[in-house]
Amino acid sequence: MLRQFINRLYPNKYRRRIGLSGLDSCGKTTLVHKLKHGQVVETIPTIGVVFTTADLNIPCSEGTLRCTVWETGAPGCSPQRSRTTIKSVLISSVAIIWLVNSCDGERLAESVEELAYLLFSEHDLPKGANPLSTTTPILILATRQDLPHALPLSQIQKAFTKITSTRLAPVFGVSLIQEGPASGLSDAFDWLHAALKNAPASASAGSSTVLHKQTLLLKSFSRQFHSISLPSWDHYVHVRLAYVILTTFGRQKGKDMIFEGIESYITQSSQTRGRTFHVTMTYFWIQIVHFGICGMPPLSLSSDEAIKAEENTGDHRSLDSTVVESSLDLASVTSTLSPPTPQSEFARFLLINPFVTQGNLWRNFIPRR
Ligand SMILES: Nc1nc2c(ncn2[C@@H]2O[C@H](COP(=O)(O)OP(=O)(O)OP(=O)(O)O)[C@@H](O)[C@H]2O)c(=O)[nH]1
Ligand SMILES: [Mg+2]
Repeated sequence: MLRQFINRLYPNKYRRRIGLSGLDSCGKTTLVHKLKHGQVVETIPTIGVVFTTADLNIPCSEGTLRCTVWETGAPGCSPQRSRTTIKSVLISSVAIIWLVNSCDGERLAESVEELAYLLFSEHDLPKGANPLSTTTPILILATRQDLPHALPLSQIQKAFTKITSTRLAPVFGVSLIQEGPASGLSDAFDWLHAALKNAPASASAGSSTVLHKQTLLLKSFSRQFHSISLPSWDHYVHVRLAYVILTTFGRQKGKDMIFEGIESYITQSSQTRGRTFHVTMTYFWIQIVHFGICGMPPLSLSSDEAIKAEENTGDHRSLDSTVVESSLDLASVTSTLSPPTPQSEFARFLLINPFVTQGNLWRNFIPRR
């Protein structure tokens, strides 16, 4: 309420600065026009302009992303002075949107290099400025996915992985000339909205408060599973269950525990009446969650935080090696689940692996006739 009132009086008070950049002709100006006016306009190359700003209200599934976008000129083409200025603005943004032209395979490596310059080079930082925080979300949009000669998204993702593996930086394929869901923009901005909402928590994921909160949540989740009283039995719950078991017990042991646990929950719970246990589907999701966990970048902890984490995790190692060896009964094991380490924060897992939230992901793996 108060926020709405302040928004009316000072429309720019809660706007966050988001940097928008990429090589020339990747669609920067087109994107800003589309987000601001909802339509595609003819653009001319932006030459010699260091920044253009636009206040945007981007609708997302869970609210509106209110921001001021700072669109840069193509950084690689700017003289060094403007390149440094561009960098100083980008590194102080709350998030960065990086555009890459999917049809320009020859310059893909250049785009990756330019983003790496932004992320890693420290020699030309303005006095007193810090490098870009590792928790700043970076949304990479591969534009022109509507065109037949566009590179496959997987190839673009692979090219960026080597510099983004330790960050929140997924690549979304988009088409800026298409409308609605076909453009791919709503998924991308839903992710960015969620990432910004969760960023403070992820940034301080090592702090004992956040750890404590996670511990409570996880314990109550395990208890509900044990007593067949989860609030719902949906895709989200399945993914979370798989995540909790696999991060605690590893794939080998965790896999059998998930199979047994889900099957037994389905036979006992009234929520699952009419449902049957599906071996292939369960196996598919175990693999997907497992790959997501394997690709999680490590979170570095200060020594203080590491000690706290150690204290909170209690006898995590003994649980891993003894309890599970003697029993594969998921219900009893989850009731004794130790608190998660900061690395196992579920929200962070979802942000880094947004594809796990798509319940119909399996359809992509059915061979086309
Ligand atoms: N088909 C298709 N065309 C696109 C897409 N994105 C951008 N374009 C076209 O690409 C051209 C360049 O887009 P701009 O928005 O001017 O690119 P820019 O990054 O601002 O380029 P500079 O100002 O030169 O740095 C325009 O003709 C756009 O219509 C897309 O997703 N699909
Ligand atoms: Mg432009």
